[in-house]
Amino acid sequence: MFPDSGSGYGYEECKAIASWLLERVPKRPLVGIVCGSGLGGLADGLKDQVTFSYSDIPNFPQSTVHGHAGKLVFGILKGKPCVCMQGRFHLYEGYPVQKITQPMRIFKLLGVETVILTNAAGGLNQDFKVGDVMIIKDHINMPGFAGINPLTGPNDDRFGVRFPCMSDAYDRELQHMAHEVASELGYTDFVREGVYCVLGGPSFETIAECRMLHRLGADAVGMSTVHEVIVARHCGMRVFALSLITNKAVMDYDSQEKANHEEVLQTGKERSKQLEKLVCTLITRMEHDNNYAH
Ligand SMILES: O=P(O)(O)O[C@H]1O[C@H](CO)[C@@H](O)[C@H]1O
Ligand SMILES: Nc1nc2[nH]cnc2c(=O)[nH]1
Repeated sequence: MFPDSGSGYGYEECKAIASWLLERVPKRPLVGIVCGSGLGGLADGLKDQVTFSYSDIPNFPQSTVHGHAGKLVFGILKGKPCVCMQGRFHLYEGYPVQKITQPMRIFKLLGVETVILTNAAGGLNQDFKVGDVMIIKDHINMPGFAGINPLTGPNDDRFGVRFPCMSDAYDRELQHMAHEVASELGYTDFVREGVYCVLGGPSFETIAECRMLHRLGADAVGMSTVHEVIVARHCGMRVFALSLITNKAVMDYDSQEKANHEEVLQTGKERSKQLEKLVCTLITRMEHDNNYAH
């Protein structure tokens, strides 16, 4: 009944990967982190690291994008057990949308309660500057309009309900806390909030597409995150997400600017330390139930 039979991403397959990992780490993680393009340094702050290459984890997908190292790092951040994906998967890499989001279900089975996602994105909001960090308050799932949704197919009630609510996808308390942390750290000049729109990629947007997305209410555009958020929320994890505005979306036919992945990675490098500090401070303040404590 469920897509377990050889699909590579059903319940039993997720459980097998989670069990394989749990046999090799000392503690169940409470926080799961997904690092965006060029933002893999977030894992460096973890103590007592246990690291796996994706290629060594049975049936785990492989990273194919520059700036995504392809490593799963377990470790402790100020007493909180965490797991960090240095490298995520995107639709344009050719994986089914269910496979690119499988790590969220593995996180859940590992014991993760809160997922923090970061990404690199193009700024559509004309008030945004390159280097701004946008707290994501909502999303537009553009591939979803064409039927590309990770929850397509038979629903497995062991993960969640058939029709999950998405109006509360991004935890409001964590957003509020992130603004407070940003203020305390003196980051208010570059920390914003807004709506993230996902497209399939890998081509960047045309000028007409950027103008359209802006009019539809999107503040930033990218090729990730939303699918992971849908799956994380479906299985009941709390979600917080940030976009680093790595480039301004080109909205003007007179502009000579051209979106490119090198600029994306360079901006990541320049702002990464502050983004890491923001996320780490937020994690140390979060409360957890720790249902799986052992
Ligand atoms: O969303 P992340 O993984 O940060 O990556 C972003 O950067 C890449 C384009 O430069 C695309 O993959 C886009 O989605
Ligand atoms: N789609 C898209 N993804 C990005 N990732 C980083 N910058 C961009 C961008 O301008 N557009």
